[in-house]
Amino acid sequence: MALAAARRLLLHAGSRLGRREAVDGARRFANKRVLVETEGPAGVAVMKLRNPPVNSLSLECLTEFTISLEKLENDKSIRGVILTSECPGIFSAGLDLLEMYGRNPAHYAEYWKNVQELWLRLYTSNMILVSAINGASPAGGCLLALCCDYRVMADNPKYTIGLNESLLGIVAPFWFKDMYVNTIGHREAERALQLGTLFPPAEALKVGVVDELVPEDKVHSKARSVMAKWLAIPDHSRQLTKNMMRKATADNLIKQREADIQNFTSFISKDSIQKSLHMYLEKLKQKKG
Ligand SMILES: CC/C=C\CC/C=C/CC(=O)SCCNC(=O)CCNC(=O)[C@H](O)C(C)(C)COP(=O)(O)OP(=O)(O)OC[C@H]1O[C@@H](n2cnc3c(N)ncnc32)[C@H](O)[C@@H]1OP(=O)(O)O
Repeated sequence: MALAAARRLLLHAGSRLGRREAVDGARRFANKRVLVETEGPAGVAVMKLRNPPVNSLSLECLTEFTISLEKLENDKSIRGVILTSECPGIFSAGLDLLEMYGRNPAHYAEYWKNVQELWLRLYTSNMILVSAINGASPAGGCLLALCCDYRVMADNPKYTIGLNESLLGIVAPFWFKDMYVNTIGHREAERALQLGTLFPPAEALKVGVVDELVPEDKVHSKARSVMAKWLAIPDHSRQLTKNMMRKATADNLIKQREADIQNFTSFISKDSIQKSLHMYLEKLKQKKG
């Protein structure tokens, strides 16, 4: 209930801000954790995640992200979105572990519903989505990138990308897996999911997790030039083609959303899984020394 009210407020506040800043030509609207800048005639918006320190996808962040996408989707002048991060060195650390640890089943269910919602909206978007991956991108961070039509990644060996859930003692849900298989093929996905592989850029390119590597300072300009190429295709044929390619994967979740929420809730509530998450969080803390 509280979240629905927050959502209404955000939509309203966002549209007021959007109107005010349209006076300058380039429009922008911002929530606390997501900044969206649209740049006039080209019909392209740049969406920046800014949930420091690591752009973890907290419930608030997911909600703001979903609302921002919804607004762009409803703005017929926007044809493409570049998804990137404002946090230095991090694209997104994925789902917020603190939303999945030490909470109650109702919270897990609410959180997962919102994860599903963002995924469905991103994966089935009619807009052209290009990710400018300017930092580490584990698990849910990789998921965001995989939803895009094209992935440009900074060629910095410190950054890795992949679905590493098994390293946390958890299991990637079937729809994460489906999208991985669609992107890199069954054999590679099978191996990478079991090992929880986080690919450095060169390997990510080789296996097909990303489409292109560029020097870090060129990620944004490359994403723009990729976008220009995709914008040259008529929307209706591109959209129908995208829908044809993605519908079965999206429908697979749509038809069992409630069961997937229940499955997540009971899995994540298990003592053994909570213990694994606790150990992983401790490991993250200790890393700092
Ligand atoms: C049936 C289905 C069941 C379950 C499916 C559930 C699916 C889950 C998918 C996910 O997305 S799970 C999340 C997976 N994410 C990760 O494994 C990433 C973990 N983080 C890192 O590896 C690193 O933090 C980083 C490479 C992203 C960044 O490294 P660095 O710049 O060195 O920062 P720190 O490690 O010092 O982290 C700063 C701060 O942030 C906290 N943090 C990091 N990641 C998360 C996260 N995903 N959620 C919440 N918080 C996170 C970290 O603990 C530090 O907190 P402090 O309080 O110690 O400052």
